[in-house]
Amino acid sequence: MHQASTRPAIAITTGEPAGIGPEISIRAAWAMRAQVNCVLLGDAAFLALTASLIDPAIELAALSVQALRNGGLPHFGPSRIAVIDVPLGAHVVPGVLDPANGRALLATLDLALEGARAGWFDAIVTAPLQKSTINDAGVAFSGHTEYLAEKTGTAQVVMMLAGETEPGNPPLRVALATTHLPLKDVAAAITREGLARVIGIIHDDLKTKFGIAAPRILVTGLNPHAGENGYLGREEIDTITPALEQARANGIDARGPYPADTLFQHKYLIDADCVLAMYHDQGLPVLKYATFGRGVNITLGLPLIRTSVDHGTALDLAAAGLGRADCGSMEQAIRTALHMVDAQRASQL
Ligand SMILES: NC(=O)c1ccc[n+]([C@@H]2O[C@H](COP(=O)([O-])OP(=O)(O)OC[C@H]3O[C@@H](n4cnc5c(N)ncnc54)[C@H](O)[C@@H]3O)[C@@H](O)[C@H]2O)c1
Ligand SMILES: N[C@H](C(=O)O)[C@H](O)COP(=O)(O)O
Repeated sequence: MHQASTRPAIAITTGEPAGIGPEISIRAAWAMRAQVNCVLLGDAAFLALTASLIDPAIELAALSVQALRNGGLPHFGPSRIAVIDVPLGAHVVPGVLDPANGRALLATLDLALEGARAGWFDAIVTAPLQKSTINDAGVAFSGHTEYLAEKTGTAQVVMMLAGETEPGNPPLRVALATTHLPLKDVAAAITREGLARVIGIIHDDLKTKFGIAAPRILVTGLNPHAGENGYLGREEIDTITPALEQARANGIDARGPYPADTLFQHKYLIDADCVLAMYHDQGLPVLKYATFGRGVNITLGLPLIRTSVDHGTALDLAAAGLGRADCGSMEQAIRTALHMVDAQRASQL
């Protein structure tokens, strides 16, 4: 555990204000304040109101962006969590989306990136956004993953979710070859070179950000039964197998392609550090079924550490009032970011 004086600083973007993001951000930051300097990015008045309704004992400290730009992140003790005001455009009605707030939500991400680059923050943790609301606000947005890649000028990133199937079990990690795109576009998006790059990023980040010396990666096919020798699709033969050969030639322990429907068995997973699935709904339903509430979403390949929760905005819970949302995934996202900070520092020694 980190001592109070050496606690890493983590920026938490508090997410869609009509959803559960602000509540789980405050609860998790408050619960973990002894281990981590959490800085919440969002509308300060709205966060203060939410915090007072959760628990009047919660203490927030206001930080100004200008002060950070002038002098970096000031030291503040474990009795408070910090807030940087990023004002919303419109009044918040829990459970009701308002595109007038869309651009302010992106501004929290931009500020988190600025702070990570400037060294104010050791990592970024993001609460959920409603992707459609950002688009309704007039900004094309398919997810944090793609947004952070674009804003950091990173050509290729990888979405990976991880979680303990039972508390205390080793984590199941599932990475995706493609992220948020229509299913009809998936096959064309998977290329030999691209897939080899994805495998390389998983390998490198598991080493440097997770401390795994020789990562073992199991790769699924795209088609039913991994293409059934070409009778149910040729992507395994034409694309996935050559990409695996390329990765292995680079010294990476990557195996497959395996049929996705039977790969998720203990006897295979026990020998794996990560499963690489070809698309979102091939890999994530398995992971979320097995770990929902304990899972974490991690963006690999970025020049910074970013984690997030394994769930969305849960507008239904927000509309019903505070106290319904489970903040386990948010706490785990913060914990994972802390582990990654430590592992990355150790790999740089
Ligand atoms: N990290 C992110 O920004 C992120 C992640 C996933 C989904 N989303 C977005 O969230 C929006 C809503 O997505 P959805 O409805 O498919 O999924 P959702 O996760 O918001 O809700 C699915 C179900 O899970 C429940 N649930 C979610 N989080 C919970 C929690 N912390 N505690 C208890 N129950 C919880 C909800 O009540 C609902 O029944 C979409 O716009 C989606 O793109 C964002
Ligand atoms: N694909 C993620 C999930 O299902 O949990 C989620 O949509 C969040 O993605 P971003 O982190 O890219 O916003």
